[in-house]
Amino acid sequence: MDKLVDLLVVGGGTAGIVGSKTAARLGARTVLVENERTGGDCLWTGCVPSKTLLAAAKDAAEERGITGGQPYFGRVRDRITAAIRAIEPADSPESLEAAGVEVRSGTARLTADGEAEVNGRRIRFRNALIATGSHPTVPPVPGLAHARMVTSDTVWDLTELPRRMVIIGGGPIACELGQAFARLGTRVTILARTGILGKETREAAALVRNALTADGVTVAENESARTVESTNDGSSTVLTSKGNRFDADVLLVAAGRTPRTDGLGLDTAGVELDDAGQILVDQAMRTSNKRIWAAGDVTQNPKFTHLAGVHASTAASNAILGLHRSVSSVIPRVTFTSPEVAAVGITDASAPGLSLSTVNLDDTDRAITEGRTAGFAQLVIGTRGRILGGTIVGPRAGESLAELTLAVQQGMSTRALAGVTHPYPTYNDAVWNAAISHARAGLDSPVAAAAVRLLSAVARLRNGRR
Ligand SMILES: Cc1cc2nc3c(=O)[nH]c(=O)nc-3n(C[C@H](O)[C@H](O)[C@H](O)COP(=O)(O)OP(=O)(O)OC[C@H]3O[C@@H](n4cnc5c(N)ncnc54)[C@H](O)[C@@H]3O)c2cc1C
Ligand SMILES: NC(=O)c1ccc[n+]([C@@H]2O[C@H](COP(=O)([O-])OP(=O)(O)OC[C@H]3O[C@@H](n4cnc5c(N)ncnc54)[C@H](O)[C@@H]3O)[C@@H](O)[C@H]2O)c1
Repeated sequence: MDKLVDLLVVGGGTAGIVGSKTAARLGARTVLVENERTGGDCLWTGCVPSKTLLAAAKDAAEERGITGGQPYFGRVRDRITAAIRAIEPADSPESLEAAGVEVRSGTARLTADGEAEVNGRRIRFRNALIATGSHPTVPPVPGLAHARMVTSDTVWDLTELPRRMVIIGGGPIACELGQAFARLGTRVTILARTGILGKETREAAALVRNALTADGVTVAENESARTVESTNDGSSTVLTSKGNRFDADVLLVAAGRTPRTDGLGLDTAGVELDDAGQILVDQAMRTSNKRIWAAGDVTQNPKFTHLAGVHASTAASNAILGLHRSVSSVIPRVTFTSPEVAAVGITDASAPGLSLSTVNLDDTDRAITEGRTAGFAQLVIGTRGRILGGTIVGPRAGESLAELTLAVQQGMSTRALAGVTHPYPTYNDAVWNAAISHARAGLDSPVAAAAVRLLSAVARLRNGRR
């Protein structure tokens, strides 16, 4: 008899790992199926290698400023491998088994209601969590398939620093990897069909554009690749929609993601997809099939590791406990360029009733003392001073975002945030001062001014009597 599991988890990336550990912790009989290696994109080809590359490139640029020497690319690669090795045990099959999850190697396919097949063996499940992630999208540019092309999956296999790199795409991957390679010494061109970092405010994108340009990156925006011509020596030339030609030894394609749903049997299971092929989930992370849940890059939600983990945890506990708890709609994001761009909630104040409060880093003492004043903290504020979101650009913007995220999630007002003592001098002062400045402006209103006058008069009267 095939065994019946409480939760079958398909995919062992962040979503699958967190979802299966959550279920096992609740005492559920949990099986996780992974067809490559547990850890997923974040560990092997995403966050961990890219953040290590950025750190190595920053160090290399600073070192070059002192010694004039070029970094040895082998050392950069070693540093990336070491970071992955240090983090990998937490995502390993052993750690999953220790948490009570049974790990199976293989490709899962849904075959009937409540049934799946893994390597020809049937598994019956009460609930399933689909967490198969996404892979890089390669746009159909004539000649691209024959060029020396890498994606975020394969760029880590480069054994030599490319002399010239053209990046197709203008999102976080293009900007982060573009800046890192430029700082290591590659001549980088970013070719973005629209503006770079299109999800961020224009002011934030402009600061990153300035930084990329200062690092020697050619940023070609509103321009896309028409064709790619390759030569026998392995180099290629990208011809663009504006008639420009950009030469490259390596092309890096960073043009978005495609969900991994092929061969999963989602049709059979009645799991609906959107037009982009992403699994549609509701606020409780349930799909159109009541016993199938999904989380992470394979869904229509934004593609971040933290979201994959939080959503998978909610999906697993809802599935196991029979709940329908919703996930939070407050989603922070950080692009780890220098300067970092961090944003949460509403970032555009053009709707009626919204206002902005902005403090630039050239008015922030910590930034002045460190000589790193390119950036700002900007709050979007609604009625009664409620903080609805904002953007932070600058050093450590990602750390400062945690406070702003908490304020948005808790529905805090600028007055409440202004009343929290902050240590001096920190980059968080920019967020704090933006809140103080808005709260203070509220005190200048005729009603508040009258109240202040009245209180002062009463205090004077009392003091006079003493
Ligand atoms: C270069 C880069 C940098 C990034 N940087 C950041 C960052 O700084 N911060 C951030 O929050 N996010 C970042 N991301 C995004 C982040 O990596 C993803 O959002 C996250 O890894 C998604 O996790 P997941 O579990 O949904 O999918 P994945 O990590 O892709 O895991 C899916 C797993 O499912 C397995 N699988 C697929 N199909 C099957 C099947 N049929 N049967 C069994 N197993 C299967 C796959 O082998 C894989 O292991 C970055 C991404 C990239 C590419
Ligand atoms: N720091 C982070 O959190 C981080 C870092 C890297 C990646 N990620 C995640 O990974 C996902 C994928 O990143 P991404 O940068 O590939 O995708 P993206 O979807 O964010 O950006 C893709 C960019 O490529 C452009 N583009 C698409 N087709 C093009 C073409 N043919 N020619 C030129 N430009 C083209 C788009 O206009 C867009 O600017 C993101 O959604 C992000 O959530 C997160």
